[in-house]
Amino acid sequence: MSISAGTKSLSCYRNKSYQSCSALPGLGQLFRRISGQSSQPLDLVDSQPELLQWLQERQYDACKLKLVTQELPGQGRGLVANAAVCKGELLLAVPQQLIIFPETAAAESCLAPLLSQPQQLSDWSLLALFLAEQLYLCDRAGGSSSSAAWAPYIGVLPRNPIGTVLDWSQKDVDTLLAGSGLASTAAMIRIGAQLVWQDLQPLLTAAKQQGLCPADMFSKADIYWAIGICLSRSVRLADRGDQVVLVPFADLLNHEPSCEAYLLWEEQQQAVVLRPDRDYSPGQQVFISYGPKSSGELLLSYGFCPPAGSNPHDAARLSFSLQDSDPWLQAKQQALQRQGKASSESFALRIDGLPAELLPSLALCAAQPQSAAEVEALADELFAGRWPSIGGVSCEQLALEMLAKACKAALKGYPQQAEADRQLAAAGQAGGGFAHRRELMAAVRVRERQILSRTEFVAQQRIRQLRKGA
Ligand SMILES: C[S@@+](CC[C@H](N)C(=O)[O-])C[C@H]1O[C@@H](n2cnc3c(N)ncnc32)[C@H](O)[C@@H]1O
Repeated sequence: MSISAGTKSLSCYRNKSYQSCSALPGLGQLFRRISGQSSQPLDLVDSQPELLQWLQERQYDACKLKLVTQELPGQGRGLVANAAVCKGELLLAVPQQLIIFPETAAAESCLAPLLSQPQQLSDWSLLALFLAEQLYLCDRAGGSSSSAAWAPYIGVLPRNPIGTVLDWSQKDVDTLLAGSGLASTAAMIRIGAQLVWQDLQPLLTAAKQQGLCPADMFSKADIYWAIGICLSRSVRLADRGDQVVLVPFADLLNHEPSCEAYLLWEEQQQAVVLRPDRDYSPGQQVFISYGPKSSGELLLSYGFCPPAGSNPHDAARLSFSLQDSDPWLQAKQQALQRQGKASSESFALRIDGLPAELLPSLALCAAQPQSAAEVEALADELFAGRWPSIGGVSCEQLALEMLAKACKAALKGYPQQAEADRQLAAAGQAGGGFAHRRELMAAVRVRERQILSRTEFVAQQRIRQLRKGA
């Protein structure tokens, strides 16, 4: 059911959901670990002593930690080991009382009287409300930051611009993401932010009418700042019902694409913990993973892009939908629904493989069986990993032809020239704002083009084999 079916060198799975097409010479080198480590030990004086003091006041003995906060070139602050750290040890355990859960946010809000059923709002809305209120208390309430219980935490959060796609103008989005599959990711993030803002509107109006908060608290700019903070710093706790939380101090950890250490909830510790995936020496920056995100996704959600070639999760997104003109549209929609799939899907192609579901979905799109009953049977076969033939042509070939065509169209769809992007990506000079984003997006497009070209090449190779009856 894939590019690689029947071709030994292309057939092993890299992980459960991606199918390998690792034949491109030299690409393994792209995945060498980029440590980002300096050989020189760093100056280990903590750069955020107020934060440490506050953690201690909240019964968290941060002094016993083997981590200090440091300014790191191009990364803002990060956490650096000040003693030897062993893989797997309990390096960090941020206790419950320091974590901002959605229910903490609701209980501590000045709008608490209106939040008797906090589940009426999403986790993001509650956290955004909390952050915007704390920001107001810190920055606006007569300059007296002490009135905000969380002031030392709010004090270390970046102010605008944070760097996520929420800071971009619509013109920047349209210009920088034209032709890239990331345009739909950016649209989803921006729509998500709008939904949070809309979600909060009735509550904010009621709160102001009832005099629960000053009229200038919860401005749109502050709520959007808060959403940007959630986007770039919140943690989803899989072991606590997927709750989205803010974890002070732990949110100073930076991301490294090949890292496999995550912030996790540990029931036994009643804390969000970090167990590193490697040893660290004193002076080395300790990393976590923000998830298997492509460089483009990192740019949109976090405002940075890892160095070229260092991110094994780099991807080019392609979207496919069933055609309205397809005579079996309804039958295919139903068949996909039965398989738990939508009739319009976006897939992330990687340089080393395809999402396992991509080719069966494309085959179902492309195939023209004789009856609705055949459509259903075909979907069952395809999603069970088999390649039946329709009209003497293997469904694998149909899927690959569609894939190759889509890659070709995507490559042609970029308004920017490939060479201009390569030069811009290599320049690395822009200091910030639009110029910086333009360079980073050029680097992202360079990688997207590599992935699309390679996928098209491998697909064409396999199509030739299939046509020869291999
Ligand atoms: C969870 S915060 C980490 C702490 C942050 N560096 C700070 O100074 O507050 C996420 C932000 O850190 C920065 N960041 C994280 N990993 C990075 C990396 N590998 N390279 C550059 N910036 C990074 C980005 O600005 C991102 O939005």
